[in-house]
Amino acid sequence: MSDQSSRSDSTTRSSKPAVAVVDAQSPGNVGTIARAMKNFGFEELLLVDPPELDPDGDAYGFAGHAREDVLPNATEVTFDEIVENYHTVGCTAVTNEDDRSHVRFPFSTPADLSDRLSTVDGRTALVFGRERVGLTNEELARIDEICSIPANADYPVLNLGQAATIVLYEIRPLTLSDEDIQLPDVERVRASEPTLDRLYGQWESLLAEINHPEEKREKTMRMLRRVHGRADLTEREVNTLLGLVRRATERPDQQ
Ligand SMILES: C[S@@+](CC[C@H](N)C(=O)[O-])C[C@H]1O[C@@H](n2cnc3c(N)ncnc32)[C@H](O)[C@@H]1O
Repeated sequence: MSDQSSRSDSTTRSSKPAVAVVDAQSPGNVGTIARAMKNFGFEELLLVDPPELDPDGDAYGFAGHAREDVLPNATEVTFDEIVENYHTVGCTAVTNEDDRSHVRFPFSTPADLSDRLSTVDGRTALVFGRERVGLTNEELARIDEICSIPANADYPVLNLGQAATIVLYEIRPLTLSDEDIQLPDVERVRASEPTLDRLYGQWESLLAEINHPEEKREKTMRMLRRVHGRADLTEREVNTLLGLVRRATERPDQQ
């Protein structure tokens, strides 16, 4: 781990938001956050008063592949350096007891953050607090904006590592493109209309074959279309259903 003053030019680092963790007590939480950062494309980890990060301990144990880069490249900084050098987003639970003039107001949800942060000029840091007491009111008062994960009002306080994972997941559009994520293109495998029409035709044949009452057929067909429409079936699924309905339509002596 390096300290910020030893970096020759910290301003040339990635424009992706940095993640700052203030005075974490549990090395495992630091490792969990490093891992989530790698999962969602974040690189710059800033640690204020970090715990001992033993290469054989929980931080590296929990970090997964982030043990190769995010965690060893983490920078030790002071809280002052963060507020001086970054647009800061303080992540904190908001409780019913906080009145609206409290330092936790106004706040945005992680889902709202990514659009707005994309327009911020300069570097941004998401700031997470201590396991036991979070960020102090004095620290929150020095932070530019607040982000809170909506959760059960009876118990809105998440574990530090889990809170960071949720925030980073929600704002991943800032760090990952669709190409980076590389999920299969769902559009391409969705069943085509002609295939679905063949299935509907086969359902009509089955209704006739089982002598489903004429006056009910139109309504039954509409219901089947709705069910299939909501199911968002793939080409392969429709073809399998088509085969089954066709077999059911054929009389035993034709099979
Ligand atoms: C275990 S919590 C701290 C609990 C502390 N009693 C408090 O109320 O802040 C550790 C850190 O996780 C993050 N966190 C926990 N719940 C959160 C929530 N609902 N929204 C945003 N961040 C949260 C905050 O950064 C918090 O400082």
